[in-house]
Amino acid sequence: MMRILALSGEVFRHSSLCQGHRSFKAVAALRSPLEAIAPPPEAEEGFEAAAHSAAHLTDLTCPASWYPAARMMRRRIVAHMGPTNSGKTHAALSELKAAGSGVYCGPLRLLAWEVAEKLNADNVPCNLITGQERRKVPGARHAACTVEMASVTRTVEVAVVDEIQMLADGSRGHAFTRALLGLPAATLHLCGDAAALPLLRQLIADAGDTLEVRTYERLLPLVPQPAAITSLKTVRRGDCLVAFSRRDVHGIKRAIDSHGALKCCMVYGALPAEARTQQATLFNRPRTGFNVMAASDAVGMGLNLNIRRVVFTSMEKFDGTSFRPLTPPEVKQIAGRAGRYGSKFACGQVTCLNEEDMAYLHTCLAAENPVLESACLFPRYQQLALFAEQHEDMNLADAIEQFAERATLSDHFFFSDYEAMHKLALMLRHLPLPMRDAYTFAISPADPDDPIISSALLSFATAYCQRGTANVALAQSVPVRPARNEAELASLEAAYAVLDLYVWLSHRMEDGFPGRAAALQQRSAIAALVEEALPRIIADPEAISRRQKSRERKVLMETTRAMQEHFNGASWDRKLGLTLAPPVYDHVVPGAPVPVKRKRKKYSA
Ligand SMILES: Nc1ncnc2c1ncn2[C@@H]1O[C@H](COP(=O)(O)OP(=O)(O)OP(=O)(O)O)[C@@H](O)[C@H]1O
Repeated sequence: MMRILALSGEVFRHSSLCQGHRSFKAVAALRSPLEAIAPPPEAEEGFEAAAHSAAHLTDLTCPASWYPAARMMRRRIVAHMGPTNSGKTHAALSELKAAGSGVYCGPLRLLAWEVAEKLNADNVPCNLITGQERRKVPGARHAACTVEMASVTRTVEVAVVDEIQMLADGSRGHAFTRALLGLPAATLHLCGDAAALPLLRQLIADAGDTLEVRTYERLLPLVPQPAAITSLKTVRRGDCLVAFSRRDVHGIKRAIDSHGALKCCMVYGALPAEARTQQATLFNRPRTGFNVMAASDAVGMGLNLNIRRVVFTSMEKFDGTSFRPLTPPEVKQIAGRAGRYGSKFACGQVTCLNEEDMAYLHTCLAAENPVLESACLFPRYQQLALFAEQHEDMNLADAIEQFAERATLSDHFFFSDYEAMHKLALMLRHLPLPMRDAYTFAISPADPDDPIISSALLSFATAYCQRGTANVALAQSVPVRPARNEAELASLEAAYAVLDLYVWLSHRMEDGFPGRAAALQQRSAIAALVEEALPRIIADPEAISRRQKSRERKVLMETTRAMQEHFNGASWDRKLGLTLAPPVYDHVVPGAPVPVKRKRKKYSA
């Protein structure tokens, strides 16, 4: 079947954007979820296809021409450039609030939650749209969403894209590129690091929009410390200890809690979003008893935390294949969380746990962030589907691989990492799924390297393929009691992730995944179990007096109640869900492989 892409690169064929093609060959490893590749359903409207050659199908040299709504406007783009904690987002949000309609696009669900909450609290009705949530507010003309969910067809007065430097991120960057080129907003505010500015100038000029640049300095100074803390015994109130694995974050909490003088919260990527918010709230609020934070590098972006001092426990992280040193932009992004404007601290401080890391810390803090040279790009679903149609019996996995090999891009773009999506597509290729459904499963937020979540995805896809629907019972097997140790907490986190995946799928394949309400209720119940377990999971039970325990419980209840009032949404009804006696299950997913036991790093107080 031969069809043409009505919105192909033809429109811009002779513009500067179309010069300097290059073929893409190399594909780096991908670890983060590829939800980013999924355009929201409405994003594809108007994309009519007709006949063309395979070469045209893989021509990605003019991505600005993929977005007619934005191209019909002469957009005013305002770039707010500066380091972390410099008030960029605050300034852009003020303009968003004052507009008659608008959208905030953030890199994280928690940031979208925070902005929706802020706008609603300021009497600007604001919807919340993320991969897993659609929260409608009556009369809302504003929305806060994750960048992947941004509509490129709904025209608004003002749009904000936060952390725009992420357009150069290998795996999620294409969602930022899409928002930059495609948001139909009269004024588009871009907040991020100044290293992105030359690339933004180029892309904005090529798209025919105008650019205004505002630069920012940190609101409170960030002071690098001359010496390392050398021992966790010298940790102080307001410290945030940064580690690079869940296991190390737990180890740090265990060491600090066992020392007895301070109490430690935890934030890391695998924690349910609700639990992360709870931990941040306990840390930020005075008199909760929790005064130190152990966090993964997830802390670098997102939650606003009242951190006095950031302490790097290591200056290298595992990147999926080997340990590598943190890059200067990563170090600055994380360090910059110290000294939040409006907190009780006069400045932010940054140091390391180990003296031998100090020289590298200082080097990174003094280094200029390298200028970004190209933006991440991934074809739209229709392009991939048309490409596959031109080859007999081509499955999604092969289509992705061959498309990437043949794709031509201009010098300002690079082809997205697609390894995770490709792995999932390979896993599902034996199922007779229509291409569109296979694509949806492949871009789901399932980590292909996580045996529990990938086996859950396979069960869902198999049931969907065989019976047309996947029951939420497939996602069950949830332990009902609060976790008593780290291993039980890990199973709760995995159970949460499986239910989260079900909810994500239910928003895209409603008939096939009819159990969203039950999944939400169970997910909320698990989030509550995690929250209940977190404050005391590592602490030595003997060391906690009865009085301490009852005080902690009171604080926890007060915090949860305050958050329920704040959010006033379905996911905060979980305590109620718990009292409705959720079913008892033995393990997370039947037959799932047991995680390999790894050697533990010891943290001592
Ligand atoms: N003018 C202001 N008045 C009151 N609070 C402010 C003001 N500017 C910034 N803040 C507060 O300071 C904190 C940091 O601001 P903001 O999030 O805008 O910084 P940012 O530069 O966008 O940082 P990041 O890149 O880390 O998101 C926020 O809690 C914000 O509410």
